[in-house]
Amino acid sequence: MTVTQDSAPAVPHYVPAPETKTDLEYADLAVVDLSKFADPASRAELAAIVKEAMRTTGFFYVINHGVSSEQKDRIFDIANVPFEQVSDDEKRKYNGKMLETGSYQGYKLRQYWHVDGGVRDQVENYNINRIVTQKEHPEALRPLLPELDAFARHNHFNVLHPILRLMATGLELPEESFVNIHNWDAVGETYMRFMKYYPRSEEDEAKSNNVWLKGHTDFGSITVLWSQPVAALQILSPDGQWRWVKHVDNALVINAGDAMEFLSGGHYRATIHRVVQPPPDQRGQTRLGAFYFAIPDDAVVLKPLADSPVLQREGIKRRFDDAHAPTAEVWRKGRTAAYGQSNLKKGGEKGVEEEYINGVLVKHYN
Ligand SMILES: O=C(O)CCC(=O)C(=O)O
Ligand SMILES: [Fe+2]
Repeated sequence: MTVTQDSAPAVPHYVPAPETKTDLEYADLAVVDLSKFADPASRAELAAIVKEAMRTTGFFYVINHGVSSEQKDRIFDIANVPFEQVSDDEKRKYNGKMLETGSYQGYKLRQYWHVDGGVRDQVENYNINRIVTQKEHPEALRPLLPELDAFARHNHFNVLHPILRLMATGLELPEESFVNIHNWDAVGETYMRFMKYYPRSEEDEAKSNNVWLKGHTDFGSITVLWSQPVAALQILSPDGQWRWVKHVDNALVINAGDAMEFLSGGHYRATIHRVVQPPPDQRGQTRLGAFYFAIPDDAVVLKPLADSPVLQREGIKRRFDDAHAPTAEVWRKGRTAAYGQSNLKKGGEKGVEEEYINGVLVKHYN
């Protein structure tokens, strides 16, 4: 990243909980070493790894993405600012208007989402569009805008775009096929999120079966999660088991969302994941996250890229007719407004609830 820490404003240091020593059943996830991206032969190998991961677990790690461990620690210090350095009054002033606008910018304060059994969430989010000047921010964040801009650009150009190139190659499409619909300058909502989970009462834990964030698919194309030490994220494996995602220092945890599943004709799965109470040795502590949520440019119609020889050979899993395919804008607004607010109906499978967004079935898992 371009901003050096020498010139950066002082920010209190966030100390995360130490790594868990509990023996958990972890998901076995592939590792994509981005330092190998420049070499054409190794790049082809990476594309094969990504393709396999996307068709099985739907998650993989990225390492050697160009940010040092110290720079990563600074990102988490900054991630904590919107929660620790901003008063409740000011937080309310910058509250997001998800329900009214379908846009996810500003705070999502605690208790906004319904989880399960009448229990509401204990998670605060602060979301920032990649164009950091698009909206005003709380005072404490303003001196940090150059670093937030550098963080967004790093995610976009050094992480998202290389991954999208590997994913296009995996479908035997021209390498820029996905990059061309994830423009930095186009109208669209690709954004950063900082997210802080607070410990919950025993009563809430019991009523919601220790689920902190209901099982869901992300609605965009690619999610970049900056790995952090508090174990709580689980993914639903193809065999129907929930498995934990293991922390890898300074790695990124990558998964695909609905938009990528639609564009790839089902070849790249939007994997269901959830957040649960951490293991006993990490309880009673906060859990701070940093993310980059990529969504295709607003105008992109989310129908399968049928030029792909892979889709032609192996078929397309359709969620809707091409004629009814939503644009990225319609899809993200529909899902953003509904998330945690809509009245979910009991679905056919056990523990699954359902809703329709723009005529497309969306499932939520407890
Ligand atoms: O906190 C996490 O580890 C995952 C959060 C998540 O899945 C989301 O915000 O979509
Ligand atoms: Fe998610």
